[in-house]
Amino acid sequence: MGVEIRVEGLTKRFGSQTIWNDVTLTLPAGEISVMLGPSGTGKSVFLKTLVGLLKPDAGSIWIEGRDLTRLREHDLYEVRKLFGVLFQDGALFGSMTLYDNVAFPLREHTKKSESEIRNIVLEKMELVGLQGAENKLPGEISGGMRKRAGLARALVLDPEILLIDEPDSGLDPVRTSYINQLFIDLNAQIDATFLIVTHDINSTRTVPDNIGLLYHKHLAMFGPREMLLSSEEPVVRQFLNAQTIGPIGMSEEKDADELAAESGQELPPLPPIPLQLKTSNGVPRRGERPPGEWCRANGVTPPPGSFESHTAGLTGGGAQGGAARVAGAEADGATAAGAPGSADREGVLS
Ligand SMILES: Nc1ncnc2c1ncn2[C@@H]1O[C@H](COP(=O)(O)OP(=O)(O)OP(=O)(O)O)[C@@H](O)[C@H]1O
Repeated sequence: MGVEIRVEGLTKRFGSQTIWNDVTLTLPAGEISVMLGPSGTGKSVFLKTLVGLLKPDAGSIWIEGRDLTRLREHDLYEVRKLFGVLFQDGALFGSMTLYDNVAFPLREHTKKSESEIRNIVLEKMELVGLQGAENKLPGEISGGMRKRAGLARALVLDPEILLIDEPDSGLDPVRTSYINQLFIDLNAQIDATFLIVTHDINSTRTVPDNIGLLYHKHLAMFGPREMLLSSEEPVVRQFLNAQTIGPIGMSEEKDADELAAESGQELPPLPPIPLQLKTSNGVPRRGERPPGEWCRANGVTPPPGSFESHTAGLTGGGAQGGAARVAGAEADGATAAGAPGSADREGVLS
């Protein structure tokens, strides 16, 4: 399960403003990919374009042999059923209980009976660790719970593709760890293709199979996690290591004076590539690869200390790494999903 998405030469403009130009990448079926980029580079616009909410100005989006950008409204509606989308704030209806929020797509898009709906809603709420919270209103629960309720709603139509916009925004590091673990466990269970937009470097270093970076109106790089984490390409290196030295400035690109002022400054060594987060129950995901496989296959020597721990390995430069054990703790008063009874999870905290 899970389908491949092939993006070819995608360009998006709003009036005279080009958001990104000529984006080409393939999201492999069933794998987890993360899209990074400085604020305003169009990551959310990219998600909305993939799901057909925005129309690109050029290029194609191929899913199961169909180009989404050329579909008529009716066919697009059908293809959209392949997608589950989790927006930043969970996008819940404030006046509805969590149960009714999660049931909403089923009542809108299917002819299922209320008892069938009930089974599905309770199953998905359990999957994200929200059992028992069915009657709560969104305003009565924490941000982390709202995100998980949004996730349950994104899952009710059994999506082949899950698009997730900044799941960690507003979450503390422990809850970010829980939601990261939830993604890994969910990916193993439902086998969907995941695309996550995030700013969180520690999550980016430990969760996905693939990483992409949007920068300066184009896709700077997209590929396997180890490829980007070992990359010496200045923009990728600066962004993935959260450093101030490099071509990216406060207002996206540094000017010539700013770059000249940096000349001669030595870049800190690349930090070790951490181990990728594993499923709670130890069963490998379909997209999982042995640590170091990409580096070996491509003749790349990973930075010293790579693959020795889950530590993100970042020191200084604005991001702190560190392995932390989250033992038997409860997030938002509910167990993390998909891992009933898993009292011993590892996560990376920032
Ligand atoms: N519907 C729209 N009409 C016009 N401009 C838009 C529209 N939606 C987004 N934009 C513009 O597109 C650019 C990219 O926005 P987007 O929200 O995708 O960035 P982002 O990379 O997700 O940012 P952040 O990391 O801060 O969330 C911004 O300049 C924004 O103002």
